[in-house]
Amino acid sequence: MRIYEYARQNNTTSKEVIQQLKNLDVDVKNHMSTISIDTIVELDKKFASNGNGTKSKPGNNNQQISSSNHNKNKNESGQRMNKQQTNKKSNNQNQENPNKKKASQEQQKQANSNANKKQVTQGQQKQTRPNNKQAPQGQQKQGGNQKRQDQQKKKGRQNKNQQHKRNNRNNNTNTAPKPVKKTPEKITYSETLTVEELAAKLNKEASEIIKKLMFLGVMATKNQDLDDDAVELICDEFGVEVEKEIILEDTDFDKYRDQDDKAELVERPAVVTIMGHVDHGKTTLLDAIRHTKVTEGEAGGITQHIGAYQVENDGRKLTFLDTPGHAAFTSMRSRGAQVTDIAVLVVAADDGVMPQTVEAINHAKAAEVPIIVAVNKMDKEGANPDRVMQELTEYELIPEDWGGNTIFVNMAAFKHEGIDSLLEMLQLVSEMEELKANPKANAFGTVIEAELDKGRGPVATLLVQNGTLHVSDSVVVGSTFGRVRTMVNDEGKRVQSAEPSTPVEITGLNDVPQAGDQFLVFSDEKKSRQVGEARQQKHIQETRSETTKVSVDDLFEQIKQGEMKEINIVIKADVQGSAEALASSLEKIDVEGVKIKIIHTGVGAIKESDIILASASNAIVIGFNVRPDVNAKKAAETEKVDVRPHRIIYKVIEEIEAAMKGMLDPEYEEKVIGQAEVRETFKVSRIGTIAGCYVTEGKITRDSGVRLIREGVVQFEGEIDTLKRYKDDVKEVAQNYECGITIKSFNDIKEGDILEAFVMEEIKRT
Ligand SMILES: Nc1nc2c(ncn2[C@@H]2O[C@H](COP(=O)(O)OP(=O)(O)OP(=O)(O)O)[C@@H](O)[C@H]2O)c(=O)[nH]1
Repeated sequence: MRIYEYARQNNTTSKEVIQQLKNLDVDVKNHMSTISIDTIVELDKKFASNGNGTKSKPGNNNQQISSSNHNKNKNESGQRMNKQQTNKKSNNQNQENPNKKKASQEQQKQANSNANKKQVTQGQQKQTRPNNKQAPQGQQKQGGNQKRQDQQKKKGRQNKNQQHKRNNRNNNTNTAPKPVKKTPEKITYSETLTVEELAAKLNKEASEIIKKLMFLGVMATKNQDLDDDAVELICDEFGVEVEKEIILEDTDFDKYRDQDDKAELVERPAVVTIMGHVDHGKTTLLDAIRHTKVTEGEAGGITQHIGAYQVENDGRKLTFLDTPGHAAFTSMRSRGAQVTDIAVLVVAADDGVMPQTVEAINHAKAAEVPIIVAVNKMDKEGANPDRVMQELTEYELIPEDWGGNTIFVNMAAFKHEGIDSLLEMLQLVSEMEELKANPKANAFGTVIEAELDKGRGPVATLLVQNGTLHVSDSVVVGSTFGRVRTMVNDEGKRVQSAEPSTPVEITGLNDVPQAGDQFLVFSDEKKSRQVGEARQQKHIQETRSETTKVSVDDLFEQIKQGEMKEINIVIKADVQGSAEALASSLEKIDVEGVKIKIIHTGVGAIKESDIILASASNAIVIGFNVRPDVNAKKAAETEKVDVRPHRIIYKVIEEIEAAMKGMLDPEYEEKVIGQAEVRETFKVSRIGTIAGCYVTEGKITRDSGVRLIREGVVQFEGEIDTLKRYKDDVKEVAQNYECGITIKSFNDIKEGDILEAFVMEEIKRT
């Protein structure tokens, strides 16, 4: 469980929880840090004994961590585990630091002290939350004799176990001997256990477990799932050691990441994000910082936009994410990636705190990332830095001069003034963060941005967060994978390796990953491919189950429910001209708030690939004078893609427009009832062309409509004139029978043509 979740459930603030954790000597980084069940039990006690107004809400801790949370937890754990080992700080260090900014350092350090410690183990990531609140309370009743350390727990349990065995023996001497099943010394389980399952594992009756639970204040039935705490408590009661097996999925990076050896950790540059209100000068500042490097760096250092860049200040590096604004920052965080170490909040001195300034503050605070305020546009008339400071006090950003601990730097990014001070301050905060990584590990990090380049294929900017990335490394990136083919740094130079906090642009992936995706290098190429393919498969399944397919019939419903703002359409037509005409007409359809997006147009029969494309992008397929081939038909059925065959442009427009407006006439629907293959043709002067056919599918009826299809393209649509078996007129001819067909006013029938019979059928709507 994460700290903020605990805080929310207990009606308190993350800060308060972090404080309590501090008192408990549990080191955590921030509100996103996960805490173990044991810690939660301790916290519950703390809050209960404090009686400080925070109410533990019984039953509120019920929920088990959702799977998406799991993923997030897991995603973050990698980064956090590094910190776990590295970020223990020595308080003395600050005093020893002769830096002139000592005071500010101390303040900043204090402010961020929570942000540098961490205790997370892989195991804890998968732990479930207590199903009830009583269990921890019950544990309190036991006298709080449970120590945090597993070792001790184990010992305690073993003692109890022995005691329990002794009791058993004593009992046995006093009463008639009964066959008693032996209580195991240890049980293991993975997901959850019901009362009955636990009883079976313990060789007990379910009623015995229920009784124990009652003593602990929990009413349970035998089919009820027990949470980890309850399982632990019950086992403890019986003196049985219990172990929960953590099953990491094969697709989890955590499964393949080694713990870093402390001795191998070295300092790494801080990763900085620039945030602030629109037009306050984020881009100008980023340019100005980059420019510092170009002018001071070696010749030819022309920076190239790869989504992030590094500058060197006093021989030390800083990494800047080159996407100003908090949108990128938040979208990455929402994907579980925390790449930013320090946030620079740009506030224009003449404009002051604006809505996006506040948003940016909130985002940085939520991520517990230290903030440095850059008061920009100081050259402007009307610049009023005091006002900015004043306004920011409302958001707990209080300058050092006023007794706070926030660093403010006045600047004019436009004139490159104040850049050095800002870099110096960033360096200072970075030092205090004691950011470390292990350059010897297999590289791990996050995708900053990615795109499909026409010439080079998928191109991704990766920020290495741990380890060193090398050319030709086998890497899994999000749900894509490959081998690093080329690697280019922020100066556009080819490099062979990239150390922690370095952004590099790589090629060689099999697909385009998403910004915020994490990557991991594998020493074993085979394993890399295996994990990559598994993740790709998982991703496909996840997106499939997430998206409901669009069909023309329920278009209006989906639009109404606000599910669709864009309708994706794939057009296949007999000729390019019709495809284009149809596309442009469809794009002109104007229904409030909803747009048509043609994602693909093509000429020829509807192929399986068209269906797959439509399925992947949740699109409708319109076949204009063309039909789906056999594979496409099958695919459309399995993928549940709506394929709409049409012959007249305005009808298509009408149908889609009507569907969009919810006016789709649902009364009749065309239904193809059968298909016949033309095997021979006979020209009879009085009658015209008779097609000697073989019914390959369904049936052909005398009164059905007929379509002549040649190589997947509809050549003609009309009515059947005569339908004969030998010399007799018949009403219908079934599959696998031969027949003779003539079409009303149409004679251009050739061997190999397909005749498709259809009827208009009333459809029942629900
Ligand atoms: N006078 C003055 N103008 C500045 C300064 N910094 C930026 N500007 C101007 O302010 C305007 C906005 O700057 P940007 O850097 O584009 O601001 P931004 O925050 O990146 O804006 P968005 O990208 O739209 O969010 C531009 O016209 C800059 O030239 C400065 O220090 N002094």
